[in-house]
Amino acid sequence: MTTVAIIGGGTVGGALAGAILRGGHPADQLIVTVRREEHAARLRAELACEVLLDNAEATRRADVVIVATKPQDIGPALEAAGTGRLVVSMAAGVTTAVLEKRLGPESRVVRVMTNTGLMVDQAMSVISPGRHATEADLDLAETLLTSGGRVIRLPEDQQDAVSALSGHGAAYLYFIVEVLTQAGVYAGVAQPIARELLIQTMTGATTLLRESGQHPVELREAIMSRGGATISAFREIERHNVRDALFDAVMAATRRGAELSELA
Ligand SMILES: NC(=O)C1=CN([C@@H]2O[C@H](COP(=O)(O)OP(=O)(O)OC[C@H]3O[C@@H](n4cnc5c(N)ncnc54)[C@H](O)[C@@H]3O)[C@@H](O)[C@H]2O)C=CC1
Ligand SMILES: O=C(O)[C@@H]1CCC=N1
Repeated sequence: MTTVAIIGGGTVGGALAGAILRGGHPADQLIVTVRREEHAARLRAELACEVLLDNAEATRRADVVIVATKPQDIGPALEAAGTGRLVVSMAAGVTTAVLEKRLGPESRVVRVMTNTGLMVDQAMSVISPGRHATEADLDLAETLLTSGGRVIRLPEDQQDAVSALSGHGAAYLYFIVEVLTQAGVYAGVAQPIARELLIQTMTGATTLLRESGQHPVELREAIMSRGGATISAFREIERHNVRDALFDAVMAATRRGAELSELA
């Protein structure tokens, strides 16, 4: 088996550790690191694995180092990762070229964009190899991430757009649920009922989207009756330029992804 060190047991690192353990990875071959003892104690209670404050000790014992700090905190984590072992970076925007430059020539790196679906084993993770990563390195990254959901491989030049779609895509949905719940309450439905109506509707809609293979426009048109309520709703959505807002949001996030590499 492979000993894995996750540097940065925050939202993503902690969720990935949980998913890896649920996937059957032996607990004695997973080490998570954080910066503060209170955080370590909390994580030890949540995860049945070792949680350390000492990155050097964790990486010394590891075959693969997963870096799950914010992009601007990646420096010390990469320093601790040292040379000779596979480094998997979860950091948004940070390119494999930057990682390789920091880690040294011939370093084996895999760049990942995942999402918080890791917490319920429903993540979408996208992996891209650096120049020296082997097929076995990609397989290992894919196996670890598959514990937390689906994994696909894409060329690295798509990673900033991936971040804008699946990396934080759930935030778009949470915002839509937030606004629709509020509107539902205004229209007279109790808050918990409005929430349940929306969650079940989204679950059904995404399941149908996947299982039918149909284009979203076709599925939407099937809902929109002639002279009905849905068309009245969409007249407002188009009038308020929601289409442009979402399109521009994805463009802005993609551009910001490219800027994040400069923070590393
Ligand atoms: N939150 C999200 O939905 C997503 C985040 N990401 C990426 O994942 C990475 C982590 O993001 P989050 O988990 O949201 O951040 P976070 O702030 O929740 O977690 C980062 C953790 O790393 C710890 N840390 C920082 N420097 C450290 C060091 N030198 N040694 C040990 N621990 C250290 C921090 O104390 C913190 O607990 C980021 O690079 C982000 O771009 C990617 C996809 C989705
Ligand atoms: O906001 C961010 O930069 C990260 C990337 C995807 C989700 N969170």
